[in-house]
Amino acid sequence: MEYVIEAENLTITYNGYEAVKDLTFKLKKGETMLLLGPNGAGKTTLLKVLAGFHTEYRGRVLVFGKPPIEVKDRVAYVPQTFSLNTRVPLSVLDVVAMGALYKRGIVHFNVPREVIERALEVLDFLGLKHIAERPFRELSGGQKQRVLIARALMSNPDLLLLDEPLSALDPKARIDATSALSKIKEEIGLTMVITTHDVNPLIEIGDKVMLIDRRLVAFGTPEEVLRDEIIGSVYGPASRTVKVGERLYCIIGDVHLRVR
Ligand SMILES: Nc1ncnc2c1ncn2[C@@H]1O[C@H](COP(=O)(O)OP(=O)(O)OP(=O)(O)O)[C@@H](O)[C@H]1O
Repeated sequence: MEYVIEAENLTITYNGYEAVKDLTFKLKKGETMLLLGPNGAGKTTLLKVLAGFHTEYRGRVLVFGKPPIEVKDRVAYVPQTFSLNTRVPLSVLDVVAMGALYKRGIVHFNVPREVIERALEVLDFLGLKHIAERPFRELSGGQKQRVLIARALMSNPDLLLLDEPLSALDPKARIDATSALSKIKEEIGLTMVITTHDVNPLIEIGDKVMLIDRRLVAFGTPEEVLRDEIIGSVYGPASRTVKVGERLYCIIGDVHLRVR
């Protein structure tokens, strides 16, 4: 069995402070894991370890059979917030092309032709080619998010990590972002870990759900994890899961407010 991620009793610390404890899980090639948990649960912290950015941990974590820091080139990370110097009017194409250049450690504006061609190909794949020349800063939040996903694909990653890709998006933009992720799953077969406060829009692409709250609460298929008693143990007794036809919905009384 080919596992992309194997974690065993993984405890992640910041200067000795245990941010999240005792995570044990495995993710197979091509699977999508939805990483769910309240504010401060440790979701971003786990993504940073998987991306090879944060190395202060105990226990075992392997990505493609190696410590994450050794396979950074095979992993792409879409952070929760992305800031651009807004005085520089970068086009969508520039932003996507930069995804490849940063990976190579080059930061300049003489973008090689093959990089431009690849960027156009990736934009086309996600249905964004028509906005290639538009200034990135003028896009809607939903368009920006899809452009950042396109940017992450530039390096042809084998593992894609996304930190709350749907937060701050309106329902229509959420559908567009989810469709983009679904296309990546179906057509590229990329393994993905996606953090979210709201599992509902993503549930159809989630092969596995992991619920954490500074420790592992549950890991398994959506049906195994999204149960009243499990959800209720973290989000309180008002939380529920309901099935409408074949589709599972998770009603969580947790209102996620973020001040950016
Ligand atoms: N750089 C850091 N130094 C020290 N502690 C940190 C650092 N980053 C995060 N933490 C702590 O680690 C814990 C987990 O934080 P993390 O950001 O991973 O949670 P999260 O589940 O992503 O939360 P949110 O949903 O609010 O984004 C929190 O207690 C947080 O204060």
